[in-house]
Amino acid sequence: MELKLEKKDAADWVYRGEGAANLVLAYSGSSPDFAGKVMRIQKKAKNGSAAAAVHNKPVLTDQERLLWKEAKELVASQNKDAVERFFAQLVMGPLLGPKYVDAGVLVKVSRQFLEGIEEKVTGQRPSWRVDAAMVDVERDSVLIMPDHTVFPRGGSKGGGPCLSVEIKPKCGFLPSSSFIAEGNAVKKSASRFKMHQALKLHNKDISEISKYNPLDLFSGSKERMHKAIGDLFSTPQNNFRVFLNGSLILGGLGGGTSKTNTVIEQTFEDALKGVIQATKGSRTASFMQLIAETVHHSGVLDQLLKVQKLDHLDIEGVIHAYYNLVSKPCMVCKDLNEAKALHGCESLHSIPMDESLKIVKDYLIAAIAKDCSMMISFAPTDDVDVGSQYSSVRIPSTNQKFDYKVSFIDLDLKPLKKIEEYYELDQKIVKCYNRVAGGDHAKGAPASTELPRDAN
Ligand SMILES: O=P(O)(O)O[C@@H]1[C@@H](OP(=O)(O)O)[C@H](OP(=O)(O)O)[C@H](O)[C@H](OP(=O)(O)O)[C@H]1OP(=O)(O)O
Ligand SMILES: Nc1ncnc2c1ncn2[C@@H]1O[C@H](COP(=O)(O)OP(=O)(O)OP(=O)(O)O)[C@@H](O)[C@H]1O
Ligand SMILES: [Zn+2]
Repeated sequence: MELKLEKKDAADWVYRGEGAANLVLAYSGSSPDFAGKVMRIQKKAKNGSAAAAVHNKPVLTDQERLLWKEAKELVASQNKDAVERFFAQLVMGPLLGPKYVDAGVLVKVSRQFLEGIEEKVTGQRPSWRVDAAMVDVERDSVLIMPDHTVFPRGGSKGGGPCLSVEIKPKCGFLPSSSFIAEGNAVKKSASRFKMHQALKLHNKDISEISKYNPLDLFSGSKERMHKAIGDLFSTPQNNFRVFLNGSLILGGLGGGTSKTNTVIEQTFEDALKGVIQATKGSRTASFMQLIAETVHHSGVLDQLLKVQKLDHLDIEGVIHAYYNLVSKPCMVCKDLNEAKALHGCESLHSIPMDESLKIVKDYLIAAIAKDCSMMISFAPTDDVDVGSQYSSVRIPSTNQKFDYKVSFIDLDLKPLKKIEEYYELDQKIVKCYNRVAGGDHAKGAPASTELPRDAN
């Protein structure tokens, strides 16, 4: 008989976190079917068509069917959860490396189960997430996937501690497309993350600028990676979380968080007792070495960067191919003056449809690679343990050895219609950065008086 979760089963699932689009719960019951698994439930926006347009997952449009036609099971799927699952498995898995992607399985649920979950978790969710969206109780299935805060040990090693980090690295390169307008040239020298921070601060979405620089993390240099980990630790926002045996020990559950103060630092240091040996009295220092060493050793970010770089033309080029694809007049060229037209953008309107399709498809894949997260789970191990199926690293200063496993999460398909929003957000980010960081701010004007507060 097909498994279906009912109202009573909601008691076995505990809130683990959420993003803009999904709620994630960990299993706490005793069924072997779900041990070591999490459940990912799609949310629906509470109000306003704008939020719904952004966050509700797509029922594929005709153009989206064309874009993803090679993934046959994906375009044949009627249900959003199945679309997401096939997309992660068939499109993103081969690009990022199948061993890093587990798309999960679909399990049927009753409406009463979803209502039970909604009721149970509301009090634990960040209030701004509660205001924005709720469990979509209309769905009839959810995704069950491995819990990456649990190390998938077998045999005698079961039961030991599992340390796990989650990193949302964001975009790791500077664009160089010739379609970037002269007035936006700053994009070629300042990272998107840094510029977006200025807009987020201006809009009061964050309370301070992150120290983190994605270009350090993706640099391939161990020193710069180490610096990036230290900066993520100081200002985690929604880019860094640490779990010990499934419990959050650093970062914000369900969203971002403000900077790490000395109390948090001490609590974190204490939590690492019994898991990680200290370097000159500091377990946190050993921890940072461990993460930098592992990210470097795995090479996984090199692969992620390649996928991010499928965005060859930048949104300023892609937007024209998008209008070709949806057969609408180009809203950008409409506003271009002669100087900008000479820039070559209009040439993009005479390319064959196949080329427009490829440009847009690659851009959407890159957008997912710029927004996904990476989870690394660690289990302390020793030299006696030979022939492990997992890779291992040593902390340079203590020589302590850990098995590790890397996984990507949040590889959801981005809706085609989001391309117009990407263009608008890009313009907003550059405008804000040019004014606040480069212009008026440098001359001493208050940063917050120039731009109206806006959604990011
Ligand atoms: O546009 P960005 O770079 O701000 O990314 C959005 C993320 O914001 P961030 O800046 O990482 O805090 C945003 O994350 P938060 O909600 O801020 O945690 C989402 O990941 C959003 O994706 P989607 O709408 O759920 O498909 C992300 O939207 P996409 O642009 O990736 O579609
Ligand atoms: N397989 C997993 N194992 C452990 N924790 C997970 C797993 N998948 C998700 N999580 C936790 O749940 C949180 C939300 O998941 P996810 O990023 O998939 O949500 P989302 O709504 O799709 O995000 P976004 O805002 O980027 O669209 C993650 O930040 C992570 O902490
Ligand atoms: Zn155009």
